[in-house]
Amino acid sequence: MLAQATFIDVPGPTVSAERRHAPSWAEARQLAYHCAGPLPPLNLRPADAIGRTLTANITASQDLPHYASSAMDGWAINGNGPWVMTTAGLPLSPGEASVIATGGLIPAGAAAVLRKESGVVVDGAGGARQLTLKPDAKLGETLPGRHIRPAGEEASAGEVLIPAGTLLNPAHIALAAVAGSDELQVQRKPSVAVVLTGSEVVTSGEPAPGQVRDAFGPQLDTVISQLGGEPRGQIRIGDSYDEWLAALAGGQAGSLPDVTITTGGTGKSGTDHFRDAIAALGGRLLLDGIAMRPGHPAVMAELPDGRFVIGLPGNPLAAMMALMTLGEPLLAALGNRPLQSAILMTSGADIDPDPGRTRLMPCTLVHDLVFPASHTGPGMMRGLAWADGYMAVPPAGAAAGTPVQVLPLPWTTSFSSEVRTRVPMV
Ligand SMILES: Nc1nc2c(c(=O)[nH]1)N[C@H]1C(S)=C(S)[C@@H](COP(=O)(O)OP(=O)(O)OC[C@H]3O[C@@H](n4cnc5c(N)ncnc54)[C@H](O)[C@@H]3O)O[C@H]1N2
Ligand code: MOO
Repeated sequence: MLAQATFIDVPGPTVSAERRHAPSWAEARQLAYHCAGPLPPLNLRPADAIGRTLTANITASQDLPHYASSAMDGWAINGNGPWVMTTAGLPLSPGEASVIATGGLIPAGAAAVLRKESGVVVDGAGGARQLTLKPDAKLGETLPGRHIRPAGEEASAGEVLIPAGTLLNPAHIALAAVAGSDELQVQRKPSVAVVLTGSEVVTSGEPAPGQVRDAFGPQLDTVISQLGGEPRGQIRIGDSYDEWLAALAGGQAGSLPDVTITTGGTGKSGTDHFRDAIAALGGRLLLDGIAMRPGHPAVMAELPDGRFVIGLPGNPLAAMMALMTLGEPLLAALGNRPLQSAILMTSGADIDPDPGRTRLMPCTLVHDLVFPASHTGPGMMRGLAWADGYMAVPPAGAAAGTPVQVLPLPWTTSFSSEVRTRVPMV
């Protein structure tokens, strides 16, 4: 038997301390977002920082490039020629030239670089070798600055190359490396461990009556990554209180995760131990139930050391909708990202009222209309598997042709970007 949904007071901008009923879906999202702040940044080697958000500006510590160099293979020259060839790299006096390769340091005194195809070296008087301009050389080949890449051409020392807040792509990383960065300060991603509960859950083969194949283990690490977390491993436990207590205490190998997600056991039967284990560990429930369907038994708690625990109901679709409602905002807050906005779209179907609760319905997009998907019972995955997003239908329902809030799924970002270009966000 499940607990009646209750609300446990948490400081937050949108939730009244007087409220005692289950928070609405919108309040639960706000609460999950505002109960946590950004994790501190960390320093990473450039290659490891791709896909992270930069938290400190990268500035050019010196001019970029930091020395004038040749843009061509040929000769560094001083004057209009002919030139007496001298040793490469040494300062050039008027009338002198020396061999230089592309990227080579322009020697002092050199005013230009003559391309290899524009000159010819011949033996001159007294054994000296002499460089002369070919008759077919292009005009202006010896003008000052020709084929020289000046220092500071790309950036001046002190210039901001990549501002804090940038989501780093591979080219940003190359730019940072070229500018001499050995470490980049980036936003830390929340680490997320998963505790899969239920002695009836099996992980391979066809389940016997009374058993269920695990719907969470195969997908959760990927979804956690898509939500901006770092998967920290999964453990499986049965239905005993001691197993729950040990799992939430975090006695497993490695450092403790920022967030633990449990599956199943949110009810109040003899095998549902979420609340008792949290209490035994000195934690507090931040939220106990949400006025939504499916997923209403979802629970969220904070342990004394600051770790968060999200309890997802065992029914697979209910769990995923609860993960979107609580996990997405919490991981966004810890990762210093904005809360995902819902999009207003036009409902293609009449959806009945369901007083007192928001319905989260996997939906499909047909032209500019959204329709509830089929096969979306709380225990089903079939509807979600083909959905473009999910609708948050208010308790009053939605008539066909009227606006309804829609959110993308973590794996349907193309849906969200396509839609965002066409309709206003709320
Ligand atoms: N008397 C009441 N019973 C129930 C209520 C209620 O209000 N009163 N609510 C129902 C709803 S809604 C949900 S959701 C579930 C929540 O139950 P739990 O979170 O305690 O989850 P379990 O009882 O452990 O499991 C429920 C269901 O999910 C299956 N399950 C569990 N883990 C997995 C997994 N890894 N992969 C696939 N399926 C899984 C489990 O076998 C059960 O069938 O409570 C209802 N009952
Ligand atoms: O809401 Mo349960 O969470 O419907 O399956």
